Amino acid sequence: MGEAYQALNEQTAVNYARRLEGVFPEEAVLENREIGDGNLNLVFHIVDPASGRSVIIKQALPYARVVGESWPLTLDRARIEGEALQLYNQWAPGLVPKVFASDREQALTVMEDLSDHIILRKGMIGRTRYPRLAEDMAAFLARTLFFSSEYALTPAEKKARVRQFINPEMCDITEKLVFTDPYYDAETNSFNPLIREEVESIWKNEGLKREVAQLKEAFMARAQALLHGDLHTGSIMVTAESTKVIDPEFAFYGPMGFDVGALWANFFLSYVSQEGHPGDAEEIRSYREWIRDTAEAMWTGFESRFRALWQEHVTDPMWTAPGFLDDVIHQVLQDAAGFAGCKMMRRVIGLAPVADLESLEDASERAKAEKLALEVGKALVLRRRNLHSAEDVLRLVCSIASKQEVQA
Ligand SMILES: Nc1ncnc2c1ncn2[C@@H]1O[C@H](COP(=O)(O)OP(=O)(O)O)[C@@H](O)[C@H]1O
Ligand SMILES: CSC[C@H]1O[C@H](OP(=O)(O)O)[C@H](O)[C@@H]1O
Repeated sequence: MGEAYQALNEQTAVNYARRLEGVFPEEAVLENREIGDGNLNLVFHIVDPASGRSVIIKQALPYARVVGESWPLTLDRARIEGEALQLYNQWAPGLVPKVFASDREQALTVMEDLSDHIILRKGMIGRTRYPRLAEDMAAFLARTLFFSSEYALTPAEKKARVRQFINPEMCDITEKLVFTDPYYDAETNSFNPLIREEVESIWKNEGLKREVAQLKEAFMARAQALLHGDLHTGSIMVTAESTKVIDPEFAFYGPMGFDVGALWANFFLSYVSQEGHPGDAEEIRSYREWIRDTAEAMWTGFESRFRALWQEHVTDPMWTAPGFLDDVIHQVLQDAAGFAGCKMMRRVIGLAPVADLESLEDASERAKAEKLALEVGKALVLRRRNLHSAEDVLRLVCSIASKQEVQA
């Protein structure tokens, strides 16, 4: 039995790191900084300047960091995150940090230090282009979604994985914050007062709520593949040559389109926020074009890889029925559009905003971008059944964004 759980501090995290086998030389003088900037956990960056070795220790707190002890939260999320990262290392090697150790009692994972990378959201706010991003995320999505699904596993293996990743408390957060609270006057909501009229019109939009209810049901009931579950641009670290997905503590079995949609939503939130950030018209136009191309290439790369994996690995004769793969891909696309819409609206209306919008200091500039995000989000949910390709999705997003600017 290990020791009873204790939240680490900068000193005890160093003591812990020192006990890790084969990581640091015995005589190392370790330096440590807590660098967590997410909503939930502690993240310690531990370095031995003499040898240049370093690790990250990520530890779950028994509550949500952003709210405090009044919001208790399962420590099991650290097990989920560690086990998901281990599987991702098999299915998508090179696209996630390596895991050096997991400690169930202490609810922590010791992993590869990616401090030479930057959080993608920050890079995109600074209008940096990442040439590998679309291809790497296409590969990550195709491989993790395919290899965790019914199409690659035996029925017994698949059911065992579903059981392994039962994650009710983290799913409950998403069910509330993404699919419920933004659609009524919930206490957790927090939005710019300048967009109250638009938010109230969403609360009254019964047609929209019916569609969101369908997406919520798909999220809760369709255990299709192991999802990352929170694949926003704050969960991806990048350099020009490398892409790494971090933070899969929301992992569970759900509909494939949810991960694709999460990524799209965060690309589109960056897209609608561009006008509010400094830069001339040409800079804004050309960065938007890069976002558009990346979002589209990410889908086309995902689809072609997924089809290739299918051709190579699918054995169940029913999955090979002509047209069935097309049906699967079509549903992932339309689900992804709908989930992207929900994820855009939640970041404007609900708890846990995104820096792309929050960093717009001028409240009226921010309101302009937020209104745009709501319009795009609504359209993606309401019109998703008319979308049959990534080109359709991007045409819809970009046409709403440019129409609104002409009106503004
Ligand atoms: N492997 C890593 N290497 C370097 N920095 C990391 C690593 N994992 C996390 N971080 C840093 O810690 C921050 C919070 O990590 P994250 O996993 O997103 O925590 P949370 O679950 O609380 O959102 C990230 O934004 C990033 O700056
Ligand atoms: C109180 S949890 C809110 C929000 O935070 C999570 O993001 P992250 O772990 O990257 O900080 C997730 O998106 C939750 O919905």
